[in-house]
Amino acid sequence: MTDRTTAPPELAVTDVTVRFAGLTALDAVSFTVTPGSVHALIGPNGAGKSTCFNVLSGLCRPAAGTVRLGDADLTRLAPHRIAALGVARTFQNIVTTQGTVADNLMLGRHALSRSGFAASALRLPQARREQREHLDRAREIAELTGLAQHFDHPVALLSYGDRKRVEFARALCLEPSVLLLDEPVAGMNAAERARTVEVVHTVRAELGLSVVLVEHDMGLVMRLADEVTVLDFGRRIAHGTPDEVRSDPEVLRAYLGTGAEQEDAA
Ligand SMILES: Nc1ncnc2c1ncn2[C@@H]1O[C@H](COP(=O)(O)OP(=O)(O)OP(=O)(O)O)[C@@H](O)[C@H]1O
Repeated sequence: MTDRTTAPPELAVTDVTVRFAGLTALDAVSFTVTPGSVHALIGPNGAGKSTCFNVLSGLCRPAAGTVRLGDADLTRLAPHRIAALGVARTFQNIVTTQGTVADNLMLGRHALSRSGFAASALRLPQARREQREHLDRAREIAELTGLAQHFDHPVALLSYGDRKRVEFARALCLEPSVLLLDEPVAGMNAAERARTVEVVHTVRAELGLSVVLVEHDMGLVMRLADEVTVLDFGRRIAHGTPDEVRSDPEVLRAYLGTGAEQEDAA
């Protein structure tokens, strides 16, 4: 299990540039995620937020720039290597539709298994013990994310909000030091959104990890984030606390006044 007594390493994004044919989706973007903080990436549609997440999780290779987690250089590593180094992510759309909550969380534990395939298949004592430990930890994570009562239920029978939280819990099962949450409340009703905010607060306090968040719900960003980086047309146009960013003239211009309306609606 991950040692929770040490602070997570700093995630540093430096001068990252991504181009798609003639379009510069990210233009020398830099920001640093303070260990243990919640860092939001915001910006209007097409600003480059998803591209940035794809770089952080290894799905997109930048043309220039670096991504470092503590001493480790993550730039251009394959997604599974980045996950193994402690960066886990969720996706905007739910990918989980099969199996029970326990099955899905155990999939998240798979990458941490030390016993080989043969030992697991033969159910050797060491493999059985390891399996039990992983199941115990999966249950703890289900409790932390408010899914304990559904642990043995099929995911397909859960509400939309609970299924989104299964994705979240599965990412946590990797014992990450940095969790990337891609629009964690998209499509949720007000009660589900409030519950998700609560769960992010709990997880961060209990596990001490850093969270990077892409989210269109400005009310949620303002409630959750310690720091905010604002992108527009692939460039970083502002950075600071939620209060600093919400009054920044360039941010207001980029959102053409829609930021305030979205927050009121949240
Ligand atoms: N695979 C791709 N090929 C070509 N262009 C792409 C690709 N992925 C993204 N883009 C373009 O890069 C720019 C940034 O897109 P991105 O999806 O990162 O923005 P975003 O801020 O996440 O937007 P949204 O809030 O709408 O999800 C956009 O102009 C988009 O059309």
